[in-house]
Amino acid sequence: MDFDDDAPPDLVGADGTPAAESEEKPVKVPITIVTGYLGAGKTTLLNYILTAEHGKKIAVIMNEFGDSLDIEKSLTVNKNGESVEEWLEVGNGCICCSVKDTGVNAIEQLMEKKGKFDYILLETTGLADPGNIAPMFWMDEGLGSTIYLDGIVTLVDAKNILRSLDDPAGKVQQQDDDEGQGDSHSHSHDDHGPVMTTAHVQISHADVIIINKSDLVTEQELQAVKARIGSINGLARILVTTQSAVPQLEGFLLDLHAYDRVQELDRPGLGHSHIDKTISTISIPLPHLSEEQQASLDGWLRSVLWENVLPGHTPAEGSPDHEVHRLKGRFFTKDGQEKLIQGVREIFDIFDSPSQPQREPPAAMGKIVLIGRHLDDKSFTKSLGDALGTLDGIGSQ
Ligand SMILES: Nc1nc2c(ncn2[C@@H]2O[C@H](COP(=O)(O)OP(=O)(O)OP(=O)(O)O)[C@@H](O)[C@H]2O)c(=O)[nH]1
Repeated sequence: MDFDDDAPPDLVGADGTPAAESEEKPVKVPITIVTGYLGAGKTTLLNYILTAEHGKKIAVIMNEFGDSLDIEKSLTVNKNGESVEEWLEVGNGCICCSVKDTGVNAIEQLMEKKGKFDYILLETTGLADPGNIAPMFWMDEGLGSTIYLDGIVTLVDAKNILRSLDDPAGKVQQQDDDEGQGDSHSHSHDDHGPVMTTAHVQISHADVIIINKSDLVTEQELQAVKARIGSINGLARILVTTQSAVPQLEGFLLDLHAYDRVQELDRPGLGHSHIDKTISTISIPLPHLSEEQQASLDGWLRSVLWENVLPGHTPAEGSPDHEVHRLKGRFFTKDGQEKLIQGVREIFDIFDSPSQPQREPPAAMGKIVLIGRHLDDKSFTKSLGDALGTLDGIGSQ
């Protein structure tokens, strides 16, 4: 079976040129990054999707051939339970580590040849840091990509995750400063404080966390796993499974809209748990903002994310830099418009919410939530309050 016949008219023009060059604007294809420690159940999950009857044309890119130096990547397209293997030319390196354009281009070229997919699932290796991969798919409208990042799903093994989080052997490798400079694809993790493992960064960047292998733990152990994960990442949706059997694909693997919606900000108690000593979630309330204050918020985020400087805060001698992995926010302007904030690592965007409020929203609904390392709620709240000139009106939530 080949999918050539399915090529939609909006992706390839009548003369064979890509739609970007023809008049019609192509519909963007969502990509979900599936990550998880070795043996957590990623292959089980992807095989489950490849054999399920869902009527969707889903491309699954698996990392079965190792980390790097693959010049082609296996991609299996499934439709109505029938699978076809394709090859992705990703140049000199794995799709996860290759330069930004290579991975995206390889997928786009395949879709030009084979027709558009409904969804793409990209499995990363067990040791991958999703924060290095997400920015290459979270692209500007202006760049004209036909793919958009729908979200990151992390699988954890209920039996072993607590051990993995505490295991110094799983520590994220620090990169040379020179290597990281000016390149959003790499990021240097500092070496201070409690160990930050690959399990931590896979959890901190996740939009959905699947706690798999629940058959291997007691209810009490499961609660301890949930509490620890929730303290690292207070925003992610948590799901418990055995054999990676998610109850439905939508909302758990597909149609996540993790980068264009922020409904999880309304979850009670967000950012209150600090069980994990390495990474935490903090929540800072935002009042209704004037134009000037919106510019100040933008400047504050640039300083915090780009320069690693918390404005107005003098760090104690020898104290480590903060590190933000993921952020989401929402605020209302003084004239009643709703704005959303999204960020991953040093990239962020402030944009109009697709759903505008009908009535004056309560000020308490405005907040910004950050997930990362060495984030101290009090100093962050004070710094932002100072930057916005609302110190009296901004308190810890
Ligand atoms: N007991 C139990 N075993 C499971 C469950 N889910 C998967 N397994 C088994 O765990 C093993 C690892 O599962 P995989 O799906 O290969 O895990 P993976 O994340 O792809 O692992 P890597 O390829 O090493 O990264 C396999 O033998 C699965 O059959 C589960 O819920 N319970």
